[in-house]
This record gives sequence, structure tokens and C-alpha cells, in this order.
Amino acid sequence: MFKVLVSDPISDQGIGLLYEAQDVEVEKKTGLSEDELVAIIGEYDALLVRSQTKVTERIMNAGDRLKVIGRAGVGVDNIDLEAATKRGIVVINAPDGNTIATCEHTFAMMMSVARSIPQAYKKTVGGEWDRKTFVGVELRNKVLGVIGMGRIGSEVAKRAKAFGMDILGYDPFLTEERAEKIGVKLATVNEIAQQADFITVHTPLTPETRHILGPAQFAMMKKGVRVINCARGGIIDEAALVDAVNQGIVAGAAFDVFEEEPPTADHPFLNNPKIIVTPHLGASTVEAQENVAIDVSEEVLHILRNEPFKNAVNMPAVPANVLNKLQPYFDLGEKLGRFLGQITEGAIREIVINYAGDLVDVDTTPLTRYIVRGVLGNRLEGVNIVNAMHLAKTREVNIVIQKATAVTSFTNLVTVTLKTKAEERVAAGTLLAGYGDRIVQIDQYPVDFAPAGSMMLISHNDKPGIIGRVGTLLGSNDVNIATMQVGRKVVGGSAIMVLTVDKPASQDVLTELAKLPEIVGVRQFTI
Ligand SMILES: NC(=O)c1ccc[n+]([C@@H]2O[C@H](COP(=O)([O-])OP(=O)(O)OC[C@H]3O[C@@H](n4cnc5c(N)ncnc54)[C@H](O)[C@@H]3O)[C@@H](O)[C@H]2O)c1
Ligand SMILES: O=C(O)[C@H](O)COP(=O)(O)O
Repeated sequence: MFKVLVSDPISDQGIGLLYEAQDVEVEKKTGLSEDELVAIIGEYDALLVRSQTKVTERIMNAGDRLKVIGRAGVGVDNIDLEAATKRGIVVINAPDGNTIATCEHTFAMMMSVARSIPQAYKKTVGGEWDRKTFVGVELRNKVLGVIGMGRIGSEVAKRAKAFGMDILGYDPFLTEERAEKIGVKLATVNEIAQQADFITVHTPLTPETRHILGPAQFAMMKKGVRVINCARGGIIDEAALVDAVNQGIVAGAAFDVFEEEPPTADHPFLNNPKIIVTPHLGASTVEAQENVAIDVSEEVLHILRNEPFKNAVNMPAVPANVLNKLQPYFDLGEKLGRFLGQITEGAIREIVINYAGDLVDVDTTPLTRYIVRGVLGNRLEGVNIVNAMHLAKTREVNIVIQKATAVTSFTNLVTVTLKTKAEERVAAGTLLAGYGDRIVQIDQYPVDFAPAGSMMLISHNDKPGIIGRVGTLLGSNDVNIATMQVGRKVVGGSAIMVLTVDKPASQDVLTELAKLPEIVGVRQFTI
């Protein structure tokens, strides 16, 4: 049974999938401190959060069973991603579910700041009928500058067009073609600062976007500009904004997010009549909360059940077409890695992976992760596809990827070479339609067997009677041979034998086997 802890207010309807799952038990405990979370996290396989819970390295280190952290929303700045990757915890988010809610909130803020709605409301309910103070401005024919043209920024731009606004957009990843398609003119941050009547930011908070609007940009803005931040506190320099408001450059600002949340009571935004604020409500609609909770629950279930998933934040995304092509090979790749990892001794220095046939034209990075997990999994605790590459790097295992140009007799072939100081071992595998995973080469020997269960690899000299002697010894020790494959390069030369046995042989039996005439080496392994 998987245990899931929900530590922030997340839509119950949205996580219905988790409540309904037979293999999942959900517990809701919100408002916990770091210490409280550290004390209980060891019981859970998954943690679901929004932005309130700060998921620190300390919490993850205490999460012995923790496999996945699901963020029901976009921003993951409350989760220590590096620590999660190191521990092999998958972090997933729900990037699409709250786009429209946040876009609409941005518009609500833009209209509010254009017409001073919160200020007018306050006066009116206070008994004043003030029709002179609050003369607003129209959006029509105004220039809107959008910094960050991703999901939310693009939706904001679309709606702004319907209001008759001209839009300038800045985003280092926005192509001219796409900008033209959504009716946005490309501009730099400074051009936006100089020309816009309204400026809204929709980037993540990164070292590059921190204070992207600071004193220098406010100094070049048009008098009467209005500024909105429904993305992340810190993208706009708060102190510089207050100065610009006080100098009469900025006529109004609307902030949903703060550098520190919640802001302290003496925060300068909270008593400035030209600055309106909401408490990080961008994503707070019934629909958005349901959407993000559904998305995140689906992914959490996939991860807990070891099924393919899409939205991992601490792993590169795999396009569906690539995933569809590669997925059938994941098992084969991991088995090849596991096999080599068990038959090789000493510290691994290099893993060389050669992809041939159908695999030459695909981005095989995800498959590489499975192979590396297979190799390292025998030697290290807690290796998974999230941390496999990281662990290989920290242990100075060099990973070399090759794509074969030579024609092979297989439609697809994965060849893995494991190098230690003392030896170099090779295994190649293929996926055969109707036959599944097959290992077709070990070192220089052609073989053909399905890697599964308890197995033995015996190196010997190709002499008559060996197979019989091995069979007799195993049989007399109650070890039944299920399958046997023999591979040799030349008659009478060195050879190998691969056996599948119904149960593993004891160490004594392995020692006896190694002593048989013409036997060179015996390795037992499990796939
Ligand atoms: N207020 C809320 O409740 C709320 C809700 C949802 C999202 N958000 C925040 O809104 C922001 C945008 O979310 P999204 O879903 O549109 O994300 P997104 O990833 O779709 O878009 C972000 C865009 O920012 C661009 N970008 C990155 N660095 C940049 C830079 N230096 N200059 C300009 N552009 C840059 C990216 O290229 C991308 O197109 C995020 O910070 C997210 O956390 C806030
Ligand atoms: O990044 C997000 O998705 C938003 O900031 C929403 O955060 P919330 O889930 O805490 O409302």
C-alpha cells in the first residue's frame, strides 16, 4: 500500500483518483512545521504540496520511502530540487492547470489598477460617494508590455488583443514566427520599459529574471505607467517600484506575489494607496485547483506504480513520440545494465553504450538512464532513473554514448561495455518481435537467451563432457536447470555457458563448480 501525504490545501475532488485507488492511502495534514514534517515523512511514499510547504533537504533526508513530490501548481521554488535529484525523488508539477486562472487574475488586476476598483470600493463601503478621485484610464489603444511569453504570458497577450491593446513581448525563447502568430511585437526589456503603458511579468524567478525591472528600468518608463506582477515576488524590485510610485512615474501597481510571503505588516506596499495587492491568489479558482490536483494525482500514481510519466521537473521532458518508441527498450536496457553490473568486479570507470538499428535516429537519453540504473543498482542503494546519471557523475563513472553507423543483422541492438580497472565486459541485447528481450552477445561470444530470474555465467574451455558435469553437479545439489545456452568462437577454444536455474545455487556449490576440470570462472546473477 502506498501512503500519500497532502500537506497543503489541495482540491479533494481533484485528488479523487488517489482516494479511489486500491493501492493508495491518502492522509491530509496541512500547516505542519518543518520539524513536524521531518517527524512523520518517513511513513510516506508521496508528498503533495502547493506553495506553502517548504520541502527542504532535511525533510527529504527523513523521507526514507519518499519517491515523489507532487506540486499541484507550476512554481517549484518551495522545493529543493537539487536535494530531490540527489535522493532520486521525482518532483512533478502541474504546469497547465492554472494558466487560465492566473491569466484572468492578471486581467482582474490590470482592470483594477486601471480603474482603482479596490480603492473606490473601500471608500464607498466606508460611506463616501467619491466620483472625482477615481478617474481611470482605458486599456484600448494602450501598449502592453509582456515580459515572459510562456503559457500565462501568451494567454494574457491574446486577451489584451481583444481589449484593443498593442502588445510588446519579451522572452528569450519567443521566435518571430510565434510572436507574429499571437500578434505580439518582439521587444527588449528596456524597449518595453520605455514604450509600455502597462507592464506585466510572467517569467519564473531565476537569477536572470530577479529584479528584471529595477531602478534603471523605472527611470526610463513613461510617466503614468501601470505595473503588474502575478508571477513571482522578486521579478520586480519592490523597493525600486515604491520609489517610482512616490516619484509619480508609476501611476499604479498590482501585485499578487511578494519577495517574502506573507509580507510583514510594515511592507511598503500595504499602506500605499497606489499599490493594490492580493495574497497570491492567481491560481485560486475552483477550476484551476481541480485541474492541477487531477494532473498531479495522475502523475503521482504513475510514478508510484513505476509507470511512465510526463511532467518531472528534475528530469528532462521526453516527447510522447520519443517515449513511445523507447519505452519497449527500458526493460532490456536495465537488464543489460544489471547483468553487466553483476558479472563485473571492481570500481566502474566507464560505461560505453552503443545504439544501433532503429535506435540510431532517436534521442536515447531516457534509455541511457535505465541502463545506468541497472549497472549502478547492484552496487548502490536507492538508484533510480532520476538520480542514476547524477550518481554516475559523482562517482566519476564516464558515460560514453555511440550511435552505430555499421549495419547490424538486428533491427535494433543495444551494446553495453563496462570498464573497470581490471576488466572490460560486453553485453548486447535486442528486442525481438514476439520473443521479447534477448541477450545476443556476451563479450565476444554470440548467445541468445531471455535475461530473467536466477542465472549463471560459466566460462570454460570447449571440451566434451563439460555440460554433463555441470548438469550433474547442479542436479545433485537440487539446482534444476531451466535453460542453457552455450557460446563459443571456435571449436575447442574458450566458451561460455549461460544457465537459468529455478533457484540460486549456494556458495559451496558455486565453489565446487569452479573446481570442475576445464571451468575457468563461475558467476551467479539475478535479473
Ligand atoms: N500568482 C500565481 O498564483 C501563479 C499561478 C501560476 C503561475 N505563476 C507563476 O507565473 C509564472 C509563469 O508561469 P507559466 O505557467 O506561464 O510558465 P512558463 O514556463 O509557461 O512561462 C515562463 C516563460 O518565461 C520565459 N523566461 C524565462 N527566463 C526569462 C527571461 N530571463 N526573460 C524573459 N522571459 C523569460 C520562458 O522562456 C517562458 O516562456 C511562473 O513564475 C509561475 O510560477 C503564478
Ligand atoms: O506556481 C503556481 O502554480 C502558483 O504560484 C500557485 O501557487 P499556489 O498553488 O500556492 O496557489
